[in-house]
Amino acid sequence: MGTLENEEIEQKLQELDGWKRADAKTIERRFTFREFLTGIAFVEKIASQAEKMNHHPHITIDHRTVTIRLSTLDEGGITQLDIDSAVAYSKIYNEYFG
Ligand SMILES: C[C@H](O)[C@H](O)[C@H]1CNC2=NC(N)=NC(=O)C2=N1
Repeated sequence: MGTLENEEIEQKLQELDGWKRADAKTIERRFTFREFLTGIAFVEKIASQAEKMNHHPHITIDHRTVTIRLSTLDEGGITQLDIDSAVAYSKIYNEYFG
C-alpha cells in the first residue's frame, strides 16, 4: 500500500473535521465528552471498528478527553488506512456522540 505523500495528507486532512498532523508519521484528533463514561463508550466503539479494519489506533484517555492517534507501523508512516480509520471514527462520533 505505502505511505502517502505530504501534500496528499494535507489535502485529505482538510476534508476531515478536527484531524491534524501530530508528527511526520501520525495524525490525531481530540474528542471531548460531557462525562468520563461517555468517552469510554466511544472508545469501545472505536475498538470494535479497529478490529473490523485490522488497524489499531493509539488511544489516550484523560478524564473526559479521548485522543486518537493514527499511524501505520508496518509502513512507517501515514497511509490511506489511517485516513479511512479517521473517517470511520469521525462518523462514529457524529452518529452517536455529536
Ligand atoms: C499484520 C497486521 O496487518 C498488523 O499487525 C497490523 C495490525 N494493526 C495495525 N495498526 C496500526 N495502526 N499499524 C499497523 O501497522 C498495524 N498493523
